[in-house]
Amino acid sequence: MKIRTDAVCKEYQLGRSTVHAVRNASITINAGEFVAIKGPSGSGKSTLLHMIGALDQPTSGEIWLGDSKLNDLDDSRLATIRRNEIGFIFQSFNLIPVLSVFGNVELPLRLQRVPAQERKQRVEEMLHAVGLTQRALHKTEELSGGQRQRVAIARALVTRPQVILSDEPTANLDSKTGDEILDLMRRLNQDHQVTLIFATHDHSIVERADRVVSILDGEIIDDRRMGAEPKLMSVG
Ligand SMILES: Nc1ncnc2c1ncn2[C@@H]1O[C@H](COP(=O)(O)OP(=O)(O)OP(=O)(O)O)[C@@H](O)[C@H]1O
Repeated sequence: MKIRTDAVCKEYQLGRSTVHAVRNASITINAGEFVAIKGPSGSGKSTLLHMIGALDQPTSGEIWLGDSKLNDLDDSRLATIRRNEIGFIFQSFNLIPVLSVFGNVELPLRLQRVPAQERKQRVEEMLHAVGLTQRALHKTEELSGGQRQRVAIARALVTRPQVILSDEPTANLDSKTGDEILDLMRRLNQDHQVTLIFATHDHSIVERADRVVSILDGEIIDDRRMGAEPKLMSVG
């Protein structure tokens, strides 16, 4: 699913002063791209990500997810898009402590009213993909940070979303676990053409991304595709 923001601005009113969290951001992200949004703390990464994910509305400008212009949709339609098209992974994981690992990953499928037998099969498949089959019946509070993050990834992917949005997915992980998680997400991105959009400070993410969008003081200051430089033609 193609994502497009057109001259998006987000302003917050703090007393008498206006915070320009995002200024005039125009960006097009193609299906299957892995994009890192990079910038210092307070530069507007999370705000931009939240607007793309239909969690927040821009003050001005347009946001398109595929053929849907988010500005025009009511709350219930936005909720449907969040539930069906987008997987969110946040640094605090947002897992439900009273549920088991299985129960956490199953929850979005329950919300989509997927029948029990299919739920079981899809959850087991996802737990296998993230290497947590042995932990299915554990409570999430019994898991390490890296394992919790893998539960959050499994929960985000089990609905087979077209887009995964993540705010600092590796922030609470040691570098080895962070790298493993990134390799896993990269594989899922390549195998299933899931679009990945990560807000991050992490060099490991920036190195792996297809494209790095740099943001400073709410403004996109650089947008570059990574990978092989175009070959110079040898003449003569
Ligand atoms: N709800 C809000 N009310 C007022 N100001 C806000 C609000 N949310 C964000 N801001 C401000 O908007 C700016 C951008 O914040 P944002 O969280 O998007 O930055 P960020 O790049 O994600 O930072 P970090 O890397 O620290 O998470 C900051 O100046 C922040 O203080």
